[in-house]
Amino acid sequence: MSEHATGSHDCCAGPAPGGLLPVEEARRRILEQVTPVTTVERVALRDALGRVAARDILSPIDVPAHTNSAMDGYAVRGADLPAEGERALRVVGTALAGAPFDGVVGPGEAVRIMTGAVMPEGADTVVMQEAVRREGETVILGPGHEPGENVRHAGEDLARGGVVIGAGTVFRPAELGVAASVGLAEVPVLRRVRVAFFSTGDELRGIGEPLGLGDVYDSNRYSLYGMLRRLGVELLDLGVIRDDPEAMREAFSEAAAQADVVITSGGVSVGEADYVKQTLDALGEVRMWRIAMKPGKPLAFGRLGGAWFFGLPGNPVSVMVTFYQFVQPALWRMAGARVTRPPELRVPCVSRLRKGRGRTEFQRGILETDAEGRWVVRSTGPQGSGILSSMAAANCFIVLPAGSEGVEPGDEVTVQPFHGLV
Ligand SMILES: Nc1nc2c(c(=O)[nH]1)N[C@H]1C(S)=C(S)[C@@H](COP(=O)(O)OP(=O)(O)OC[C@H]3O[C@@H](n4cnc5c(N)ncnc54)[C@H](O)[C@@H]3O)O[C@H]1N2
Ligand code: MOO
Ligand SMILES: [Mg+2]
Repeated sequence: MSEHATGSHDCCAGPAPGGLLPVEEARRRILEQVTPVTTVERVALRDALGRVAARDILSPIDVPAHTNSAMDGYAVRGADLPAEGERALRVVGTALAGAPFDGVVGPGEAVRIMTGAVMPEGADTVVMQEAVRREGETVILGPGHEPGENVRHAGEDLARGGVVIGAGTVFRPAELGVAASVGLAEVPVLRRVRVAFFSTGDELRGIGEPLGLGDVYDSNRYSLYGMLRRLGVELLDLGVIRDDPEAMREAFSEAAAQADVVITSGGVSVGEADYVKQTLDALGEVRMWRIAMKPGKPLAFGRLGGAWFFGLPGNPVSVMVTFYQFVQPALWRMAGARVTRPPELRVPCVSRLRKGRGRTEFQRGILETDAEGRWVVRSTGPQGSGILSSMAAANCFIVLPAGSEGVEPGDEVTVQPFHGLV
């Protein structure tokens, strides 16, 4: 591995050139400022999918509620298990899941029992049926069984009064199942974060419109919609705003009045029609502008009335990269969820990657296994900020630290798999 490919964390790399803020520092500052919503809603359990638990949720019952069998077989007393030779026990009844045996298993007796059936009184052990011989009304056991085997104890999964879902947990399928297993029909969740978003640019046309010279279809509003939809936020699509300061001021004010977060794309750089930053400056406060990253350098973050503002750079790849690195963690923090760094792996890179010094690059990669079954990453190809097909081809970001000057085939690199990120 060559020296320039080591480490992905810019926080220790010292100040970036040209007054650009290092990526980790920018993420830290944003996460420090945004705060979680506080309004609590009670929702039907299925509607909690993707929502955030508003407080610790306690179990009203033990799970399992009753001590029960883990196997189809025979419930017996541990004291009746033969240490050697065989022992015949009299079968005195049957216990099924949902139909318990209501007697007592006495010495020398057994109850035919099925998986999930309540353990009958007196019995403490289940011998699975493959290990015994049934002869009429008796069951014959051999040696080699342990007292207490194949029994699931009341409360061994979840204890009554214990926390089943902690505050700040996102309800995934497992949490829906866990909540259902303790009988919760409704759960307390935090309200959704409201996000208004729009595109800026005179060149933008809607799908279905003809393209004139220099026009482009407004793709950012579609990728943004997809990324936001996945997060389960409440969406307010404000369409396309022309490169006109007055129109932009109106759109900004309208958006800030209705949303917790306002996201724009385009017009945030230094061109003559780039009005986003000056509008934010006039109506609110620019708290951060220009990050030492590629793509995504001119990202603007600030305050707009009562809302947080993210001005994403217009290039289509820049929109997606800055969203995943900054907006997504901020939205999770605002939603009340615990936010962790995106998972990263170190794997060999099989492509040669070109890179200039100074900015952390988020190149698009394909993480796959090679002929020997090892995980490796390769480049999707050309890495221009306008090449959106590189995002569609990718399944991970290859994160190249600011100080890196490129990667030779075989060098180890840091990747952020999209799984878990997007
Ligand atoms: N002199 C400099 N020029 C530029 C700099 C710089 O530092 N100095 N930074 C470059 C970088 S890096 C980026 S990124 C872009 C960011 O530009 P803006 O945020 O001002 O975005 P626009 O100029 O409005 O558009 C850039 C590009 O993206 C296309 N675009 C915009 N919106 C959409 C959309 N909704 N759907 C599809 N494509 C969109 C637009 O047509 C432009 O081609 O600035 C560099 N310049
Ligand atoms: O930072 Mo820009 O997003 O490279 O093209
Ligand atoms: Mg521009």
